[in-house]
Amino acid sequence: GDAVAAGDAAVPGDAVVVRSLQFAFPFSQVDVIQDLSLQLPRGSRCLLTGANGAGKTTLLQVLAGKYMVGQDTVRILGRPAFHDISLVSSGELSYLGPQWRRDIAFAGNNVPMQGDIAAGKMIFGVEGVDPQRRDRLIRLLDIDLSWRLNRVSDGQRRRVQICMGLLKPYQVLLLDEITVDMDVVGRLDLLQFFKEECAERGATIIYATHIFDGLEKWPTHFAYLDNGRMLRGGPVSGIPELQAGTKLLRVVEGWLRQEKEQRRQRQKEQGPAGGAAAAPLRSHPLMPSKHMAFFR
Ligand SMILES: Nc1ncnc2c1ncn2[C@@H]1O[C@H](COP(=O)(O)OP(=O)(O)OP(=O)(O)O)[C@@H](O)[C@H]1O
Repeated sequence: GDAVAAGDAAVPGDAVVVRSLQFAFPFSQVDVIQDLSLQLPRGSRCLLTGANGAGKTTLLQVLAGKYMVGQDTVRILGRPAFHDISLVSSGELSYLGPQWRRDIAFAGNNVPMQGDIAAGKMIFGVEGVDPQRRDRLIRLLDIDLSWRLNRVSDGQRRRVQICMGLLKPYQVLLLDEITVDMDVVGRLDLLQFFKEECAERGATIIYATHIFDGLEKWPTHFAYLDNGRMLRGGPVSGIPELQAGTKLLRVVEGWLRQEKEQRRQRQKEQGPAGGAAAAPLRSHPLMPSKHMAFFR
């Protein structure tokens, strides 16, 4: 199906289905994600945006199965993200972000990522990889196999990390702003590669970013978060501002400014303490909640 809406319209073959997700960090009373639903068919590319602190990283980590949520709340490839450990261990579900190192270890690669190790030794140390895919990634990311990870630039180290993370042909890929320290050509080539992965293999990608350069025609879907809620989401074709040919950056800037202004208004109405009270508290703060999270 190509609809995105929520819950009940979910098609069994959808790659990502989130039904009314409510999420608080363990031992916290504040819901960081509120009543969030999302549905992505296979082959879609979803751009995840929103202000700092809106909940993008949290959402990606929940989707990556790092926190326990209800079995039916978050489904990846039809399976519960937290409970089905094989999603990650098989490489079908892959998360690349600031804490990628631990995740690569999870995927069974078991190769240290720091220190005086040649890039080639690390990349070729991953078993069960299609040599053609590996060569393609090394070329795409312009990696010199003799690089020593403790003696390269941030962007070069990042490229090796991304290569490691993409070696196995994932079905669902969660990207948490991984292109910040890449140069323009490297970033655009990588985005194009992701597009091909979706078109050729039916892979599904969610990409959280604040950088909209070169993303104009990239997303098929959109998820815009504000304060833990998805204010705008769905197929790009259903978002009028994006159809009018306006630059992506301008569209998102408009949304962000609008939300910022509304937040300011709310705070003015609620007085000086309003900011702290603005986030909804649980009704029974001392009782274990059905949303109580456990984490990996
Ligand atoms: N480990 C944690 N424990 C408690 N609260 C947290 C934790 N991590 C993040 N938060 C809170 O959750 C909210 C969402 O944070 P998150 O990192 O998901 O936002 P984001 O949209 O990714 O922001 P950014 O654009 O800055 O990366 C924030 O209010 C943040 O303070």
